[in-house]
Amino acid sequence: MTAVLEARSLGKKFGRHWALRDCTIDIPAGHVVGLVGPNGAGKTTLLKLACGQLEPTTGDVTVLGGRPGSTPAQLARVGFVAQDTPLYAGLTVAEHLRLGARLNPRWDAALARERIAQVGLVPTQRVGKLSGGQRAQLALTLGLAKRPELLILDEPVASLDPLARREFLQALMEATAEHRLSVLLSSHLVSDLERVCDYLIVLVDSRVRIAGELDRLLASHHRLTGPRRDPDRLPADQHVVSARHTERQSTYVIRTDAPIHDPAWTVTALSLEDLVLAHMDRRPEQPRRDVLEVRR
Ligand SMILES: Nc1ncnc2c1ncn2[C@@H]1O[C@H](COP(=O)(O)OP(=O)(O)OP(=O)(O)O)[C@@H](O)[C@H]1O
Repeated sequence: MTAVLEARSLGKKFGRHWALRDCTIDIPAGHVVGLVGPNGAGKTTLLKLACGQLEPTTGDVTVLGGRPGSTPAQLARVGFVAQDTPLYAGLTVAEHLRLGARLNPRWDAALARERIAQVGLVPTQRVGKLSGGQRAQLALTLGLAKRPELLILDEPVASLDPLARREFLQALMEATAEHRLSVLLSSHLVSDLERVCDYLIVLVDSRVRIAGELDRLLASHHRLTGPRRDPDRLPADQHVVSARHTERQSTYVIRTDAPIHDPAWTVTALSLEDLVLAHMDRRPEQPRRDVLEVRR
């Protein structure tokens, strides 16, 4: 399957500060990709590089086989809903839909109309008078009705109420199944991501910490709990993601593809939230391997 996004040593510097660095990823088509990480980790920067709103400082990025934003055809294939949902305050909801129809060759007018009615937006209402959540709903409708091959969403559901969030995520999943849409979305709401994502990218301190199919990542991460043990005494193929010790007990989150035979450990599976939090822990690395230690 072709990649929707390929980044090679991609980096972006603002002044002297790297917002994103050494980012090398291949995202296969047909996935709903969750992009997570702490505030300021570089998520928006990566999304803006992917849709051509920013130029890389280093490396390159290819989206659907082309340079982001390079041609009208390329622009038509990628939808982007920015975090601040930029819309025209003086235009009505209906005028936004007409604009969408004029600007987008693959525009799905029926989908746009139906969705507007479904989320309770009034076509004659001026956008400047909508609530933050209603504006987000309109922006998301414009993104879906464009019928892109890749839809990039920067924190799309943050301002939606819980029911609207669930409804939107459901619509996203249906669109991916029916229209071969790929989705790349950033969110801090890990429980929402758990519902829709099948591919995960964790960014920490401007770098990709992990990226891959969610099932595989969950299958290769484990929590080990048992008598206190230093990381030096773990097998070399168990990569420590995070560690927590009390006087008598150690709890590790490790990544390994090998079976864990040591009877001293109680081994448990991780939820998506556990996995994300273990990788987001930014405490200084320990000398041996990739240890992030939390002492109590
Ligand atoms: N236009 C800009 N000029 C200068 N610095 C910027 C600019 N845009 C982003 N940055 C910096 O780059 C870093 C990454 O920002 P980015 O917006 O990509 O983070 P993020 O992961 O999306 O954060 P959040 O979760 O808070 O939205 C931050 O330190 C930010 O201050």
